[in-house]
Amino acid sequence: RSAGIVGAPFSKGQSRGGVEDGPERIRAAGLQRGLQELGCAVKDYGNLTFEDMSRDEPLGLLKSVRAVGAANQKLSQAVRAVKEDGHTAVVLGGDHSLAIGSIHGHSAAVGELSVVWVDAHADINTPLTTCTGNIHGQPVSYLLHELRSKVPVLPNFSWLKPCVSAADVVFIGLRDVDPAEHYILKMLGVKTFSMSEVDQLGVARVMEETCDYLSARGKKPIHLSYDIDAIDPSVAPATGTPVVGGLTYREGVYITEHLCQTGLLSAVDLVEVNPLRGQTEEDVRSTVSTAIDLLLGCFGRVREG
Ligand SMILES: N[C@@]1(C(=O)O)CN(C[C@@H]2CCCCN2)C[C@@H]1CCC[B-](O)(O)O
Ligand SMILES: [Mn+2]
Ligand SMILES: [Mn+2]
Ligand SMILES: [Mn+2]
Repeated sequence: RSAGIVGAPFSKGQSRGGVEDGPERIRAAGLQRGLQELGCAVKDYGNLTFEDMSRDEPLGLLKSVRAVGAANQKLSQAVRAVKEDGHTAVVLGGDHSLAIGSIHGHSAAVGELSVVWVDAHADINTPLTTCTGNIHGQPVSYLLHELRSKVPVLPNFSWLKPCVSAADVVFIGLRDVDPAEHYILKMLGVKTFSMSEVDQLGVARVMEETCDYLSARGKKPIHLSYDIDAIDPSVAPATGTPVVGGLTYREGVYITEHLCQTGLLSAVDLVEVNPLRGQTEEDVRSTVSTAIDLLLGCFGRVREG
């Protein structure tokens, strides 16, 4: 295996400062060494730089549209290059709006792909259903063919074309879904495993059903988009929108171990680590350490040694 790391120190998809420090904190805690100890080759492409937008007035409710569009265009090109260099892409966030560019660039390189979205939230609001205007709550709607008519062309987004089919997406960890998002998920028949199903089925069965569901549609490369807020705040508190009742550390790692074993994992985002949202240094350490262990699980680390 080989990993191509891209840092996306981006925060304009939401309104809390600090998430732009995620990439550096994850690197500083030893991601590269951890991957190398697994026998994984690692190329670190560094952090993308995102220029400040002077005028980026809200568009209706939508905040920082131009900044989010420009950043994701850059990220798309970067992820495409990492894939064309033959690596499994590792995108370090930054807020979850960066999944727009990450998945778009991944698809530009590999064509059709499937998406496993691990998150407390569905992030599938459209520009018209969002209640907050934060684009980190909307990335999935920008990527789905079926929602093309619901996403207007926005400034700095003319480069973006939908590239994912709703039937190729699986959500795991949902526990804070807006009414409009719930409607969209039902209308499109998207496969979801909320925390209720995680409790009901257990994580092993959730992963079995996830992989059966995805492989029934052909063995497409898998894009894992992992929002650290999927993990319970008792374990990963340093994040922008924590929600109680999340995945245990063990469940979170099991998900990545299982996806690694498919051999189809082609890109992973690890987003929403926000050091400023920890109340203590231990809060930050625990959150960052969990993020690293999730990523190591993607590259073959198994707890049996
Ligand atoms: N759906 C949301 C949106 O802003 O659109 C609203 N929600 C916060 C809201 C607080 C009050 C109770 C209902 N939830 C956050 C979510 C986005 C999370 C983005 B992610 O990347 O962290 O997943
Ligand atoms: Mn998210
Ligand atoms: Mn979330
Ligand atoms: Mn968040």
